[in-house]
Amino acid sequence: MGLILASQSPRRQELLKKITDDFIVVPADIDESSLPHETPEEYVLRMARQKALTVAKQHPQAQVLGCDTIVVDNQIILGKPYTSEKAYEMLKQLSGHTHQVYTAVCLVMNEKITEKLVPSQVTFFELTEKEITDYVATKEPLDKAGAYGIQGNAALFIKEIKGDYYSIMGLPIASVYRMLNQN
Ligand SMILES: Cc1cn([C@H]2C[C@H](O)[C@@H](COP(=O)(O)OP(=O)(O)OP(=O)(O)O)O2)c(=O)[nH]c1=O
Repeated sequence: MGLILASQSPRRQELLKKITDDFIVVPADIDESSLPHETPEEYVLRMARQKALTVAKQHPQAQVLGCDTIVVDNQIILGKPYTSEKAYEMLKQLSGHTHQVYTAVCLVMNEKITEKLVPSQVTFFELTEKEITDYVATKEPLDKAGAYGIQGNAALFIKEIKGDYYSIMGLPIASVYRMLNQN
């Protein structure tokens, strides 16, 4: 009865290794569109749950961990930018502001669901045009919520964080460690 990480994110795989090496990776392909009237908190929890449940259906004997990370600025969800133009826009929006990062984790085992939302607050310094365009050119923003990676070159943009650094990176390891040990 092993542990499955329902995530294609190499960062989550690395972080989970801080807890255990004894897991396999089975990414979940789900519909990530948000529902009308859904709050960002509800959305991120639903995404993590959906990923865990999708993989749990294929592996009913396993313990499955699903995760989702979003950046929220002024109640607006910033997902992955996918294009350089969108990445530029997001970073311009985050410059000089404080935003929220929500990571939800969901553990499914024997149809029992345990979930947790870990919110953090991140404040960016005012960014210059050149800082934004140079960072976008690295392509680092493309696959990351809010178009930045705190663990990468965007470390230089961050004035302050309140919350859990690892949650901002995509996996709140202390919370996950506790969830795994409760079961
Ligand atoms: C804000 C921020 C996000 N991210 C990443 C974490 C997530 O991988 C990504 C958000 O996308 P997610 O949809 O949460 O995850 P994913 O598509 O990478 O992987 P999967 O759905 O299979 O689990 O943004 C960072 O790496 N650093 C950061 O500072």
